[in-house]
Amino acid sequence: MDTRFLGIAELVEAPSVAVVVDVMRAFTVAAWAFAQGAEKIVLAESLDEALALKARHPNWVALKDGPPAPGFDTVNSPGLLRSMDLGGRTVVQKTTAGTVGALAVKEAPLVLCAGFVVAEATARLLRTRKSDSVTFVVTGEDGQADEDLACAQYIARRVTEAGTDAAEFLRRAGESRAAAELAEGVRQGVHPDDVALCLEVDRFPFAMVATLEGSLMVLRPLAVPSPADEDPV
Ligand SMILES: O=C(O)[C@H](CS(=O)(=O)O)OP(=O)(O)O
Ligand SMILES: [Mg+2]
Repeated sequence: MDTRFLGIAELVEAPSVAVVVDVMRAFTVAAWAFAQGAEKIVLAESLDEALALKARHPNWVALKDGPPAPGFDTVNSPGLLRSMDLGGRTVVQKTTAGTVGALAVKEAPLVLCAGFVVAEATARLLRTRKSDSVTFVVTGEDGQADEDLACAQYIARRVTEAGTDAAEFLRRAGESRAAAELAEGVRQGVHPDDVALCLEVDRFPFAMVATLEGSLMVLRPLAVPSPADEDPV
């Protein structure tokens, strides 16, 4: 498999397969939203679009990064989201890095959004699709965020080497600037468990696929059965 690791600004054309990585915290949050029952997540282009969607659909759950803000229901924190019942709800998410990265590759035929919590399911989906060429979008810090790069490299390795040890990749993510900022209270809208929740490998058994539905980019979970789950032939 031919792999490229690019920051958002380095994307010049739509890749055939894009894996958009935001460990801290957009796609850890997205995975928790699905675990809490959300049906789908609309990735908003801007705060104004998120608020307009919320105004049009008052039962949708609007979520942004940073501090709580008028019009939004919650913030971009897995620790806060895990106690919410999102059964059947649509979430609208707007963050600084993750949602921007996904929207930057919206023309790609296959867009997966990922963090450590869905690493194996994401790798398995890439394996199943026999993808020759995969572009990993490292969303944080102009492509330099080590938590995102480490996760992207881990998923890429795991596509071909199922037994890859996560320890070194998790160490890098745990020592990243984002982890420090979350732990030190530099970032806002944070729960004390956020960093630990972002570093849980394979917490969830689904991958997350983003597709254009009309004018909106919509993220949905996709169960990816492991070979052990499949019926013997
Ligand atoms: O919520 C986050 O952790 C970040 C916000 S920022 O980078 O600290 O401004 O957003 P994300 O898009 O999830 O990286
Ligand atoms: Mg991030």
